[in-house]
Amino acid sequence: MSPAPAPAEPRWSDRPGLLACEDLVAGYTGDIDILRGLSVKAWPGRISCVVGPNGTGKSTLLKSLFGFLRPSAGRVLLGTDDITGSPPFRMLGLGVAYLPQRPSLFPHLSVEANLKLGLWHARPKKPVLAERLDSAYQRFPVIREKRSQPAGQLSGGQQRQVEIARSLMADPSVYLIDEPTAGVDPQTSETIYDIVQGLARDLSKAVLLVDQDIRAALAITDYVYVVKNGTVFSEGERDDFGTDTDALVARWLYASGE
Ligand SMILES: Nc1ncnc2c1ncn2[C@@H]1O[C@H](COP(=O)(O)OP(=O)(O)OP(=O)(O)O)[C@@H](O)[C@H]1O
Repeated sequence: MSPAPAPAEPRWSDRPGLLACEDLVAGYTGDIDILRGLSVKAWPGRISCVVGPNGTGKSTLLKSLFGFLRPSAGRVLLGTDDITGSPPFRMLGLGVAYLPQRPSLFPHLSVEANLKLGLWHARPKKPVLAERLDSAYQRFPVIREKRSQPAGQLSGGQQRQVEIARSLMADPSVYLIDEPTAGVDPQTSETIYDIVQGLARDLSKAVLLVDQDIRAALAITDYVYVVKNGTVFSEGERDDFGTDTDALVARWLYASGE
């Protein structure tokens, strides 16, 4: 008798995410919903990417997940905990980091002072702080060189690296990343995508990435959500598309109505 076939691995979409939102509804004013029942997941060690036309609610999704906007319906789950509506200042303590589209450093403070702010909420002892700083400098050598300079004097790409290093100080388990290479030159973009990829592959972070640079983002993505009008228009594992980035781009264009 031939052995029974091994049970099929569950598809990622069927597995619980470390961070997930279900049927999220949110907006900036009471009368207009930007998110209209949106559900996405992020899994440890993997990158989920949200793509879609301009103004469709991608940044609004990240803001709602991080607590800047309170959803009017739906829920946000971290593991099995319902964290819907938790304010931003609690999110880092819960292990969720948010890298917004616009630079969020304090430009007049030194790079090192900015890094230390990544751990202020934990009131760390000096040796812990020193150890985290050292590991940030090992991961981002260019930052070590510039640690005494005002952060605002660094290039856009270097500032992005400081932001990521600052977030790593708290060792979060989930990353919400909004267009990490907006306004950055192509070579620096490549470095930043490598770093984002490293967050998932080397550090097992669950990454939810929002990106306009669809081809570059798809190159590092595991799972894709195409969003249109505040809801998921189509979704699928990146591998399902093989190397056919064009098929995904076509879906995105279709969602855009182009
Ligand atoms: N602070 C705000 N107050 C009111 N409306 C807003 C605010 N921020 C965004 N919006 C509106 O919400 C909608 C969705 O914006 P959002 O930034 O989430 O889109 P997006 O998909 O991230 O677009 P893009 O790719 O251009 O960044 C847009 O119509 C936008 O004008």
